[in-house]
Order: sequence, then C-alpha cells, then structure tokens
Amino acid sequence: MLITSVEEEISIPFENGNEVLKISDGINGNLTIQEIPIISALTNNVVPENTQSDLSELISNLEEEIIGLKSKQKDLDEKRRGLLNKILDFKGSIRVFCRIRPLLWSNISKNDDPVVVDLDKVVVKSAGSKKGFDFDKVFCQNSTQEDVFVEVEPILRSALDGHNVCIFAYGQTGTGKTFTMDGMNDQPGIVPRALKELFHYASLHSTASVTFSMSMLEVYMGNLKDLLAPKPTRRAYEPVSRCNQLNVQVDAKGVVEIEGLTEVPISDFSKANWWYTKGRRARATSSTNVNDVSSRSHCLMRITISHHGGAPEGQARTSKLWMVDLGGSERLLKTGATGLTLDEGRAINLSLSALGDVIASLRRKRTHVPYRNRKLTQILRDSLGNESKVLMIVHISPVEEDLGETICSMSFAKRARGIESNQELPQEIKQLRQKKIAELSDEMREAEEEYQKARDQLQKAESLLSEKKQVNAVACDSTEDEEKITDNTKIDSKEIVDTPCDSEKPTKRKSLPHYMTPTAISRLRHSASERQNHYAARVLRSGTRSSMQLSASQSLSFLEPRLKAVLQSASRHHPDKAAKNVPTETQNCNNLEPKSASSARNKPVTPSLVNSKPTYIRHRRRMSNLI
Ligand SMILES: Nc1ncnc2c1ncn2[C@@H]1O[C@H](COP(=O)(O)OP(=O)(O)OP(=O)(O)O)[C@@H](O)[C@H]1O
Repeated sequence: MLITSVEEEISIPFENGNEVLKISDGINGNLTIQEIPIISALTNNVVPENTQSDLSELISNLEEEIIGLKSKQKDLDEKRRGLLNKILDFKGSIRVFCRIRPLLWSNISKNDDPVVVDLDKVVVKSAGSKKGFDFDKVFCQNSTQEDVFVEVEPILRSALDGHNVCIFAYGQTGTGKTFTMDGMNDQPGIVPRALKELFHYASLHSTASVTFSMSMLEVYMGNLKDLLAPKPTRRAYEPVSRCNQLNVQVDAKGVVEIEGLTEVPISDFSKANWWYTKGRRARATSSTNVNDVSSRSHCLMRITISHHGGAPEGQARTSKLWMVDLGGSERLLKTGATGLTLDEGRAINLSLSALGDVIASLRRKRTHVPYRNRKLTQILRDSLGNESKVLMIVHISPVEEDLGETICSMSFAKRARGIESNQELPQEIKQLRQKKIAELSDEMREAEEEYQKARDQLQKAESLLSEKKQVNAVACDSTEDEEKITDNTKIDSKEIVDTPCDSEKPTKRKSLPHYMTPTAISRLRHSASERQNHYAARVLRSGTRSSMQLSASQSLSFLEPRLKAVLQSASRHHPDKAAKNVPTETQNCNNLEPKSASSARNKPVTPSLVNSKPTYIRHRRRMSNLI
C-alpha cells in the first residue's frame, strides 16, 4: 500500500495491477458520484451503528409525518366538500343556465335583436313588448366553451364528492345543445372536458381510490337503446332493431338500475374518449338507418364513480354523473309534421314536459314527484332528487324567426327554476347571497391550496421514505455480509499465512496447484464485486438518481474517518514507511516461517502478498473495527 500523504490520496493496487483506485481524501469533498460504487464496494459493507440507528429514526419520523399529512389531507378534503356543498346549497341544487347561440352564416342577414342579455337576465323583445327571464347564469353569443365549463366544474366536483349529478342540454333543434355537450375537436364541449377533469381530479385527490365506468343510451319514442352494446349479429332478412331490451329497475333504497345496459370500465381519458366516440357513432348510425332521428331522441351518458376508500371492505360508495343531450323541442310547433315525425316530436315533447314537471316539483319541494310518467324521468329518478345536483343549460337562438321556440324554451326554464319572474328575490338578498358565496369560495380555495401543499409534502415524504428504506435495506444487507466476510477473512488470512507454509497440513490443496487456487484477495474482490452489483441493481431498481446521491453522501459521511483510521493503522504498523513514505521490502510468503494467524496479523504487511493482499484485508478489517 502506497501512502503518499494522509491528507491527499490513497492508492490501493489490486491483484492484476490494473485497478488502482485513487480516493481523494474527502476533506475537499471532491469525490464524484462515479467513484461511489467503487468506494461503496470497499466501504459500504458496514454502516456505522449510529448511522443505522439515525436512519431508522429518520424512517420512523418520516412514517409518522406521512400519517399526519394523510390525516391533514383528509380533514382538508372534508372541509372543502362541506364548503362546496354550502356553496351549491346557496346557489341552489337545481340550477338553470341559458346559452345563446351565435348567428350562423345562414342567418347572418336576419335580425339579431330580439334577444338581449342583461347580466343574468335574458330580455326577449316580441311585438313591441319586452319580457325578462332570469337565470342562474347566462352565456352570451361570444361565450366560449371554457366559459361554460368553468361554471359546470363545481357540480362535477360534487359528483366526485359522492353526489348524483345531472347535466342537461335543452333547447330547440340547431341551438347548440350538441355543440355545448360534445363540442368540436378544437372546441371540446362539456363531456370531453368533464372526462378529462374527472381523471385529473381523481389523480390529485388520492386519499380515496376512485374508479369510473361508462354507459350510454338513447331514449327514442319511449324506448331505450344501448349505445355501447356490441353490434348484434343479424341475419339479412331481419329488420334493424333500434332498441334493445333494457328494463329500468328501482331497488328498495331507491337506486335505479338499468337491466341489460352495457357498462364499461374506463381507466383513463383516452379509453373514456374511445367509448364516448363509439357511443356517439352508434347514435349517428342509427340516425342514418332510421331516417334522421338523432335530433329527436335523447342521448344520455352515465359515468358511474365508485369510491373505494373509507367504505367498509368490499363496499364501494357510488355516485352517478349523467350528461344528457336532450332531443330538440320544436318540431311539432314549427313543421306541423305527420306520421312518424309527428309521433317522434310528440314523444320528445311529452318526455321534456315530464322532466320539467319533475324538476319543478323538486324545486318546490313537493312531496310527490312524478318520476314514473316517462322513461327519461324513470331513468334519472335517483339523480334528480334528494342530495342530487341538477344543471339545466337552456339553449336559444338569437334569430327573430325562432322567437316562438325561444319563448317556449324560456317558459320551460322558468318552470324548472320554479320562480316566477315577478317573484324574484329582492336585490339586497341576492347581493347578500353573492357575498356569502364569494366568502365560502375563498375559504374553499384556501382549503384546496392547503390540500395541494399537503399533497406535495406527502409526495416528497413518501419518496424520501422509500429512498431511506432502500438505503437501510442495502446497509442491513451489507452489515450481514460484512459479518460473514469478517469471519471468512479470519479464515482466509489464516490460510494465506498458514497453508502454503504449513507442510504438515497440505492435504486440502493437493488437488490443485497453488497458482490455480483463488487467492484470498480474489475471493474478497469477487464478494465485493457481487455486493457492488447487488447494490447497483438496487439503486437502478429504485430508478432515482437522488437515491444514488443519498448513498453517495452516506458513503462520504463515514468514509473520511475510516480512511484516516486506516491510514493511522497503517502508520502504526509501518511507522518507518509512513513517515518516510518508502515502500516495504518485497518478501515471498514461501520464504516466511510458518506463523500463527494472530502473529501473521500483527506482522507488518508486505507488498509481496501480490503487493497488497493482506493490506487489503487489514484495511477492511481496520475500517470495520473502527465502525
Ligand atoms: N356556441 C356556438 N358557437 C359556434 N357554433 C355553434 C354554437 N352553438 C351551435 N353552433 C353551431 O350551430 C349548429 C347547430 O348546433 P348543434 O348541432 O349543436 O345544435 P343542436 O341543438 O344539438 O341540434 P339538434 O337538436 O338537431 O341535435 C352547428 O353547426 C354548431 O356548430
């Protein structure tokens, strides 16, 4: 072993003379990550007991911190839910919005004045008179899909919080119901945005695991069609069946189930979007097969949200989110249709009227709610009353020639809101309510921000914990290995000293010539390299650079005293050489007198044992002794 300077550098020549490890003293802190695995191979077979106990303490502290953060997250989430619920209660669990479609190129030349927006009021001018309709929110012609979604978002959260939710698009044909719900590729509507948001939101709020499944159906002339069902195999002579056998069932708890309806699990947004596109196509296909009926059917999409956390084992709490593109409401009035078209129009109007009756009854808190009147209201029964939230977006056209239908839609909205225009709340109460809502919204935002902070802290603590656990596991393995190696080393060094020189006990070595048997240092190197590989594999498995850095810093933290001690030990055994920095005289082991193992250990080490074999053993033993 060549010691140039205690403070500078140590060179450890290996058996083949090629692998010379230069370790800077560590005082200057100039060890690099690349050096660490080698250093670890030399040094990490023992972690100081105090370091290990520190590590264990740190791990238990982190575990405690994680428990605390999780419970903080839970509390904050509950607080946020409570606040959201209060806000929605203030706003009303049944809300009615109005969206005015912009003028289309086909009616650009027409008069666009009959509909005027005044805050949350739509004023309709007809035959020289004005009539105002109040809404919870009005979206004017230049409102974007984003503007609409911002107002829809809280109700989605409510669905994630466990409430049943219904979002309806209502209005005359061509007023933009499908545009609002589906949108276009560059202007996605509520459904694709909601799907994205659900997955995003569920990923952020990981306190309870949430899974989603999707169903889509169409209500046509009072019959149901499963839009996600596999294509039926049909013989050529069989007529195309528009509707499947779906039965609406209500259990004792009032939960509605549609027997036979396809329900697909959706694990991410792309899968959800795939099924959604498939459902829409099925609807579109049926419209071409059966003579353009899409606008005269109701298209319903149901997302079932299952909350697995918190509930007793095996019982997931479920909530339903319905997004409904209702059939156009004008055909009967406008076209004076006959035959099938008349029947379709009648069916739509009847079910829309039934929906209006149900919503109005709920709004007025009537004891009897007429759910059973139509298939549409039967299906939505458990998602319209009690703790459910309802959002109706009424679509109107800005064109004068559609004024008749516009007034019809407004009347429907007014009925759904359950408040007569002249009985609207006084302005002061409205303002007070707005103020309260704003306060609650601020409080909710704060709770949400705190939740996000706690979530970030939790993520950091969890990743740190996993790193520390890995380091601890490696350290524990290494300590066990070191114990084994220390035992082996004792035997090996005894063999090195005794075996070749002990002419009375050569029996075990007889089968192989001496130069073919593994030397102690090669065995040690093999074992060290195995540990190094094992360690490297662990680090790689952990997949984090920081864990490597952590190991590095750990190695560094106890490397310096070790090396110093080794050097001190070496200078104790080689006082002359250490002082003069002169290599010892080369001696051949065979030339040595047979010695006992203990005397061999005490003897000054010479480079004759392939320059450093005993030194290496001694070096390692000294380091472990130090620790
Ligand atoms: N807010 C809007 N901005 C831009 N274009 C719109 C908007 N609303 C509707 N449109 C356009 O108006 C046309 C009719 O809209 P849409 O098909 O959504 O109406 P609809 O009420 O769903 O009709 P139907 O009842 O027949 O299904 C479409 O070309 C659509 O792109």
